[in-house]
Amino acid sequence: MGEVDPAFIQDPQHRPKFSTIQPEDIPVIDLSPITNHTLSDSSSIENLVKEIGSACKEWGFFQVTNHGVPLTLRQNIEIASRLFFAQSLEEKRKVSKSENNTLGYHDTEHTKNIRDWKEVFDFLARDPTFIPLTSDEHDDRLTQLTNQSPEYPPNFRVIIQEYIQEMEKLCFKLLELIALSLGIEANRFEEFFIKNQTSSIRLNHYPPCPYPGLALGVGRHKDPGALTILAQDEVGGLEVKRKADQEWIGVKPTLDAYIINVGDIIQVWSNDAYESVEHRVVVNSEKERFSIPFFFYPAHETEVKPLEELINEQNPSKYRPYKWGKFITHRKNTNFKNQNVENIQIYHYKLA
Ligand SMILES: O=C(O)CCC(=O)C(=O)O
Ligand SMILES: [Fe+2]
Repeated sequence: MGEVDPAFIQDPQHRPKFSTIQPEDIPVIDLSPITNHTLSDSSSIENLVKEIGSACKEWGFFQVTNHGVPLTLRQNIEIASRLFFAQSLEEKRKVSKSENNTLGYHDTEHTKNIRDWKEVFDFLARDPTFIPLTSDEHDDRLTQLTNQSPEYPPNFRVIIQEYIQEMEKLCFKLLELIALSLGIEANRFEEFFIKNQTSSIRLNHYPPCPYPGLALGVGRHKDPGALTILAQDEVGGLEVKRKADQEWIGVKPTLDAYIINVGDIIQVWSNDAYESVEHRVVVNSEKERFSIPFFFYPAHETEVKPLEELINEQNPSKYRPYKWGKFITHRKNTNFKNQNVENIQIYHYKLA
C-alpha cells in the first residue's frame, strides 16, 4: 500500500476521534442454555431469548460466549490467516480476485468511495455459488462463483471449510433465537438458507497505518446480509455507532467470544423492529490487526420483505420487496472503485 495516498483519506467528519468516550460494552450474552442442552430448562431459554431481543433492539450488536464453536478451529483459521498474509504480495496475488472471479485476495476495496486500509481474502461457503450476472432486474442470467485456494499454508481449504461449518451452525441457532424474540416460529428463517445460500467468509488483515487519524481500516457501513459473526483478535479497532446517542463506541476484544451483528436483511424482515447498525474499523500506527467475519447470506432468489406475521394495519410494511441476488450483485460491482455516487443501500427500498 502506498504512502499518503489521497484515495484513503476520509472526509474530516468521518475521521476517527480517538476521543475520551467511555467505552460502554456492547451486551455479552452467554449461549450455554442452548449449547448445553442437558442443563437448560425452559426458563433459561426464555431469558436468553429476551436478552437477544433487547440486544438486537438496543444495539444491533452483541458478543456471545459459550457458543459451542471449538476453540481449536478458530485458532487454526487465525494461524492460517496470519501465514497467508505474511507472504509476499506476489504470492498473494497468485490467488487475486479478478474481473471474472470475485473471490480470493484483494487490497483495493472501497467503502463509501474511500479506499479501506486493509487486505482481504474472500471464500464462499458453497462452492460453486450462483448469483445474478447483472443487477438489471430484467436480466435472468446467473454467474457461477468459485473459490480460489492458496497453496500456502497447507490445508488452507480444509481449515476454512471446517470453520465455516461451525459458523453456519451458530448462525442457525442465533436466527432461531432472533425469530423467537420476534414472536415467530423458531425455524421461520431456515428456508432462505437451506438451498443455495450465498454466504461467505472473509479474512481481514489491517496493516499498521502511518496516518491512522486520516484513514480507516473499513469505512462506516452496515452489513447487507442477515447476520455477521465476527472473530476479532486482541488488538481492537472495531467501532459501533451507539443507537442511544450516535457516538462511536469501541468493541473491546473478549477472548474466545464472537461479535454478532444484525444485517440489513433482518432489519427488513423485522420491519425495523431490529436495525442494522453502522460500524467501522480504526487502524493504528504500530500494530497490525486481523479479523474474520462470516457473512450469512440467503439464496440469491430470496425476495426480501417484511414478514407477514409482523405487519398489519397499524404496522404496515416499511419496505418494498427486493431480490437479494440483485442487491448483492449491485454491491459487488460498485465496491472496487471510486464512483462518486453512493452505492446501493437498504434505505433505497424504504417506503415513504
Ligand atoms: O474487522 C472488523 O472488525 C470488522 C470488519 C467488517 O465490518 C466487515 O468486513 O464488514
Ligand atoms: Fe461490517
